[in-house]
Amino acid sequence: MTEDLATVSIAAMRQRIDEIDDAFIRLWRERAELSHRIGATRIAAGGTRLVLSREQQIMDRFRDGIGEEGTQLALLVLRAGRGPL
Ligand SMILES: O=C(O)C(=O)C[C@]1(C(=O)O)C=C[C@@H](O)C=C1
Repeated sequence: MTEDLATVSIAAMRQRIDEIDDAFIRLWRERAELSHRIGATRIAAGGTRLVLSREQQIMDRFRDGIGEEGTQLALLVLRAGRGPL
């Protein structure tokens, strides 16, 4: 591959990465908002802020889909919605 072709190819792949990152940021914000609303709804009904069994399911799904790093990502995703433990 020539240097010129490599430059064009990298630019195209970076464009797709930017699209993916934009989607990821949008989904992250949407998820955090939904999580916050669920928590507020449950607390208003007299429930708990956390549901640890549900959090375990989510961490398992991320680990199954991504591997060990998925667990770390799930913890960040959860914290973005419900806040720190
Ligand atoms: O699914 C719920 O019941 C939520 O409150 C949402 C959520 C989440 O962000 O996924 C947040 C806090 C709970 O401990 C479990 C899950």
